[in-house]
Amino acid sequence: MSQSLHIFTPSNLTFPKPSSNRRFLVTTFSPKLISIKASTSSDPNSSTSPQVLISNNGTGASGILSSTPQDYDTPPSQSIFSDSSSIEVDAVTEAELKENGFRSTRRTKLVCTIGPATCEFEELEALAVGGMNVARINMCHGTREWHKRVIERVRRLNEEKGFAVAIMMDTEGSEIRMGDLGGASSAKAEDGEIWTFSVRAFDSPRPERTVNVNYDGFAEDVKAGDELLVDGGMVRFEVIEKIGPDVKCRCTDPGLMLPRANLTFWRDGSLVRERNAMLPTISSKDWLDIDFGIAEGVDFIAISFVKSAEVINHLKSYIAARSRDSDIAVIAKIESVDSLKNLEEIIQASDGAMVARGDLGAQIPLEQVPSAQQNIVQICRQLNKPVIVASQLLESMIEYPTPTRAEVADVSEAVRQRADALMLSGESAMGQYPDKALAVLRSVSVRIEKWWREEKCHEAMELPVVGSSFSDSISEEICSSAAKMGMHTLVLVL
Ligand SMILES: Nc1ncnc2c1ncn2[C@@H]1O[C@H](COP(=O)(O)OP(=O)(O)O)[C@@H](O)[C@H]1O
Ligand SMILES: C=C(OP(=O)(O)O)C(=O)O
Ligand SMILES: [K+]
Ligand SMILES: [Mg+2]
Repeated sequence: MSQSLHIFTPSNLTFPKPSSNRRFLVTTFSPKLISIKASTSSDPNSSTSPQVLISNNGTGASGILSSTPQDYDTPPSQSIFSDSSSIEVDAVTEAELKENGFRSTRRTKLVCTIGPATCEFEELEALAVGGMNVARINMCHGTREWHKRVIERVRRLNEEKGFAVAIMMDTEGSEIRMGDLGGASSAKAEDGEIWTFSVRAFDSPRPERTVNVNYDGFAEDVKAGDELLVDGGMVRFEVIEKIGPDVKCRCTDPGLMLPRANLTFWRDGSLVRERNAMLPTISSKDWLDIDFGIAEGVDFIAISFVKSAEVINHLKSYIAARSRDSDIAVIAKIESVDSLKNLEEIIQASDGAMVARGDLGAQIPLEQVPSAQQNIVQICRQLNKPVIVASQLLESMIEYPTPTRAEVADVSEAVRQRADALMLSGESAMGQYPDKALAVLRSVSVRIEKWWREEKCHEAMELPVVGSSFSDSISEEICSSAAKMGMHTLVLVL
């Protein structure tokens, strides 16, 4: 009866487990659920119900849970089983479920950035209920005390309610950024307005149309005529003149600027990055944050703007020296031109990678981002490293309760590429519909995985060539044929 379980066979690549048993998924199931029953729905379209995308996930068994019978990745407090659609399973399956939980049915892990919209205990619980596997804290924002409270709440959730949410700390990095807008949540720049970008510290309140820049050499480095991009082009300015530490710019593409947004400048159509190349990947503030992360026992440290494998090796030795029994995984964020140049060696040195499309899209032309993503995911697949696809997956859901069709297609494509994890940023950190955004990631992941399993599993997987000698190659061919036979058998069984 195993086929009725629809248990998805994960790829050979698994996302690293949370570091301690108490955060491991095996602890997340209440004994009564392991009694054991499973949905038998065989309707291939059952998870395509439109309800999936508009359901009120995280608030009870009625929403997404009832409309996605295949998604067994459900927290202990909620039963997804109804007697009319359940069967007994065999002892082997029962043992596997006890050991691994239902996670094997959703291989795509979900990462949520925690911010003001999701930092309270109940909000974090709603995300855990909705399928959050990893809570990401971004050290660009908030104080260490703020992040410490979030970590404590996630731990409490795991301990008291039996979830298995891991924690990822993401470093700020030393790229050029705007200041914090003097406490304002955003600043609107209109077409043609003249704004001043300055390294001077301003008294509060911030003078009108003025933005602080965190990098002392800013005024020296830019030139009149340069194009200044806020947040990878969400707002654009043209530099018109420099007056001492102040740079006067005219807004050419209006938009909303968020606190601490990233700044890049372009000259004659090329990114000016000489100075960025000289900035350390891990700043002195980042090292303090890393010490904080080690002390807090986070599960992952994601390093922003990695340029080479060296920094990853250095950090890994640092972590090993600081905490000998720690198994903190180091994730390399691929978000700069330099990281693309040294991709394979960076990924090889890391425990995983993140396709950080936000900043990547500010450093390479936007139309190159999809192929860069495909390439990074493929290299990770081949090097057997987990990979997270991040940024703007459901950007419109910061404001609206339903995603655009294009966003759903983007999420689907990342799952189809076999990304190990998808990440929410602003959608969960400061959006209006964090739970709904997570529900969309979850339902789309489950649906595409199912489609892949049922329709595409006969497609040959590209396996890396590892054998160097003739006899190795023979063994490799035999293994490869065995894998193909296995896949064909699977097709017949399904
Ligand atoms: N800890 C936090 N405190 C306040 N705001 C946050 C926090 N984390 C994230 N945010 C908000 O959510 C937005 C999206 O988060 P993220 O993508 O991680 O940052 P960024 O936009 O700097 O890359 C941020 O721009 C910020 O407005
Ligand atoms: C995930 C990213 O990094 P951050 O949000 O820290 O800028 C990104 O740039 O896409
Ligand atoms: K960051
Ligand atoms: Mg970034």
